[in-house]
Amino acid sequence: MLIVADENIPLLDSFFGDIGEIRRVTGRGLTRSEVEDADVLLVRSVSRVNRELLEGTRVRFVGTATIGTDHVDVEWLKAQGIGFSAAPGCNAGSVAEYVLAVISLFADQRDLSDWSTLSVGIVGAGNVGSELARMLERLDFDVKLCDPPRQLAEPENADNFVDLSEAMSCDVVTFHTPLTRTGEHPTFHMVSDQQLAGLNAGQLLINAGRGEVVDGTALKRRLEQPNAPVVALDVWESEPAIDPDLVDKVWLATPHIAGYSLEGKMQGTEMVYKALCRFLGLPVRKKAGQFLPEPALSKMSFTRNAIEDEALRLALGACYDPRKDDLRLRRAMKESEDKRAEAFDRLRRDYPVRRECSSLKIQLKGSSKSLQDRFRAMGFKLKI
Ligand SMILES: NC(=O)C1=CN([C@@H]2O[C@H](COP(=O)(O)OP(=O)(O)OC[C@H]3O[C@@H](n4cnc5c(N)ncnc54)[C@H](O)[C@@H]3O)[C@@H](O)[C@H]2O)C=CC1
Ligand SMILES: O=C(O)C(=O)[C@H](O)COP(=O)(O)O
Repeated sequence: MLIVADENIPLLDSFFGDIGEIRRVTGRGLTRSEVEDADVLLVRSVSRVNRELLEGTRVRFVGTATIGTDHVDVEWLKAQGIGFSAAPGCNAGSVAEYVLAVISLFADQRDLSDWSTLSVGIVGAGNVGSELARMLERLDFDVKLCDPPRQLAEPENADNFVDLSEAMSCDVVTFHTPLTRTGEHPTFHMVSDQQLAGLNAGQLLINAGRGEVVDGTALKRRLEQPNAPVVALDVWESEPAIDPDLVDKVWLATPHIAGYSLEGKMQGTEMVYKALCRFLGLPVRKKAGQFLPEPALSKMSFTRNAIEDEALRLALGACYDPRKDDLRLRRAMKESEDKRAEAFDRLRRDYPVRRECSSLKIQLKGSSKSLQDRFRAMGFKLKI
């Protein structure tokens, strides 16, 4: 069996080595000739998987080691009887930690000693949005959820949701929707001139869903006007050829890596491996956990003199500091125009190992129950 796989999927040999022969390919710009003789195709978000790529090939199963599926023509695969699986929720924890880290930096910028005084509107309350809401609520933030499809599907919970304008009136509004262009609630350019006009300089706008959810041209216009919001973008229109002027104008610019914790990426591979085993009728013998290496930083210790909010945010910052990714992207944007897209992809391909809060053991001496709960809410392991 031939498995054609994106070289950026971690642990290909460990998970798939005994299922078939693996041929590694560059995901971006994947061609028909590269997949023609494959039985299984494993991709990430940068490969367009559709009729043009697969018609007439041997491919019987497609797996994407990502949450998003907008790069795959799922309906066409279904109509052809080709098996398909994504990795729903695989890196939800990673994206939630990215958002927390961005909020923490925003609180620093505002000189807020208590970050939980910020209200947070979450647009898209699926795996990522719900995970983020769970963390924020346990950290005592006031959270508002906007998710019209869920609101309609769950009338019994309708009161738990707000509309887009209410979510966008929060101190922080963060987007976690899929990219959709049709249906009742399309997300393509759902943030455009009108929504941006309502934001002010005291607010933070985050997009960690898909770039096209925010109209980049409208955002650039808004950022040139007075009283503009603070903006953190992880995702961009037209990746990898993103707009360097927009990078220049936003506060935090990262190269679509919110979901790039090692845990998140490995879980993505594991989920696709399990789906392939089910498809082929093979037993599932491997788990991501067995391949997770020891983290570089394994312990942090706080004494009874630690200031609670500072301790939490210090530990979070030790696991992930988005400013490093921001710096790398800004440097990449300085390359000549014909090299920028390549540089964007290089940052993603060569992304340094980033571990989630769950990899860090926190020792707390003489701490309050509420501090312990808040560390746990962020996924840290505690030693008391
Ligand atoms: N920046 C990054 O590295 C990553 C980005 N993503 C993106 O985040 C998206 C969300 O991920 P999950 O939460 O796991 O997906 P999910 O499918 O579990 O949840 C998406 C939610 O968005 C809601 N939604 C759809 N249209 C909406 C609209 N017009 N307004 C408000 N809500 C709407 C859906 O009802 C659903 O509850 C993915 O589709 C992917 O595009 C995912 C992982 C990493
Ligand atoms: O899971 C998703 O959806 C994502 O956005 C991924 O984190 C994107 O990673 P790549 O597939 O582009 O490596």
